[in-house]
Amino acid sequence: MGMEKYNNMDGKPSEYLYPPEILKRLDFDKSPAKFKPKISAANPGEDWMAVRPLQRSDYDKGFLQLLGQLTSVGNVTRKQFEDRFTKMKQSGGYYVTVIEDTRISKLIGAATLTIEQKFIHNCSVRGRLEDVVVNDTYRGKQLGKLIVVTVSLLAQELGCYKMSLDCKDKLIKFYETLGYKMEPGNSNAMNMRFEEPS
Ligand SMILES: CC(=O)SCCNC(=O)CCNC(=O)[C@H](O)C(C)(C)COP(=O)(O)OP(=O)(O)OC[C@H]1O[C@@H](n2cnc3c(N)ncnc32)[C@H](O)[C@@H]1OP(=O)(O)O
Repeated sequence: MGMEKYNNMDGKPSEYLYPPEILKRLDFDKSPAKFKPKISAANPGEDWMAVRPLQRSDYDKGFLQLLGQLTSVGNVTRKQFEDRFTKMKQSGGYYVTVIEDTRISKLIGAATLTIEQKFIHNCSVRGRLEDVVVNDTYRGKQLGKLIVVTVSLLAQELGCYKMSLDCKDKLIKFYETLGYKMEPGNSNAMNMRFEEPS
């Protein structure tokens, strides 16, 4: 995997969370999502847009501020960010994927696929879709669809037998257009809360 480190514009190497080449292989014709105009992770429709794995240097590209539009993030330092990045990479199974506006070096969309190792279904793997967000000034331009379809196809590519998500009622339609289904009798999300998230 010699592609793990690329050079940024400033010449510094920036490390990817997972190999970026996988994203180029994804076949968007496999998704029921309708894109008008047609776009994909390899060709996001604008030459200033890039769909790629999270990089260690993304602390400086507004990644945490973007997540702040989804939920509370807290005051995460660069060291905390990098330590978490290292742990995610070492443990494997974390596919944090982002869209960058390369004109301004800012992240404008993100979604995470996590992979659970299973004994069931012949030692299969299951995917979970987490932390989907598009910067509010870029919404309504298919980027939500683009990032969700990207990580969903990635789950399929990595051999997951299914991909699951939790969402608010108002987003059910959005996810249905991308191939997710409420399964009658089997679509309840339950939580046990131990503490208020900070
Ligand atoms: C698993 C999870 O992480 S759930 C958490 C989801 N994230 C959030 O709620 C954070 C705040 N919201 C957002 O970041 C964005 O609104 C997103 C990610 C939900 C959608 O991003 P967008 O870039 O606006 O989506 P996109 O332009 O691809 O919209 C696709 C379609 O879904 C519809 N849609 C998008 N957001 C919503 C919404 N909140 N409610 C209802 N419909 C919606 C759009 O109208 C569009 O329909 P169309 O194709 O018929 O025109």
